[in-house]
Amino acid sequence: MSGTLILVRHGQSEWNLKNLFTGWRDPGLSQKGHEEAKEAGRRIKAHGLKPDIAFTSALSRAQVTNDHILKELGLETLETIRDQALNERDYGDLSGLNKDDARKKWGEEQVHVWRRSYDVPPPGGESLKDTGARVWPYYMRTIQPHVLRGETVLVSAHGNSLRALVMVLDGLTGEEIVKTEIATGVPLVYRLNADSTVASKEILEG
Ligand SMILES: O=C(O)[C@@H](CO)OP(=O)(O)O
Repeated sequence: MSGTLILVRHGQSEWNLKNLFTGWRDPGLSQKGHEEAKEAGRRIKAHGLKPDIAFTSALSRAQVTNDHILKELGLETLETIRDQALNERDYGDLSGLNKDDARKKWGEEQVHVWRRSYDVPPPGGESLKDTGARVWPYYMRTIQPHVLRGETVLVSAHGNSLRALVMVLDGLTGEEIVKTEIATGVPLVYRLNADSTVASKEILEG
């Protein structure tokens, strides 16, 4: 057995609440989102987990979630590496549009394909496959070595950048991962074997 990887999707954002496509836009957390992030920290603490290093994206909703978690753990000064490789999938021309308005304009089915197909990108944006093509190499090069050294690593990121990671860690197909929803503020705890395969996965729900 080697180390532990804790994945957390940021708490609800102002734009999740307003039902807007967000992608690389940078809204803050909603009041509920702040609470969810603190709760994620409390659950990590209750499980006796103590990160040695943290990673987050270049977007404030993930960074603030990371800050809340570290504060709950009493680890405010822990080294945190920010990188846009962990950003949400780029929603391109849909960014900032209301999801219901988009359905009225382009139809339910087309919008569903843009949101949840594996390899069809929204206009001017990234598919989940494109997102994985930047998230996975970053994980392999920069995050995984810490886990394999036996460290506990916290990653606060986004619905689709985490889907891209979970797909490979859980060995899911493109079809399976797009049906998998990652809840805001619910930590996913992976213990890795020394050969980097997954020894166990625990979802820290309620
Ligand atoms: O708007 C977004 O960037 C994402 C995540 O909130 O939405 P979706 O549920 O379509 O992946």
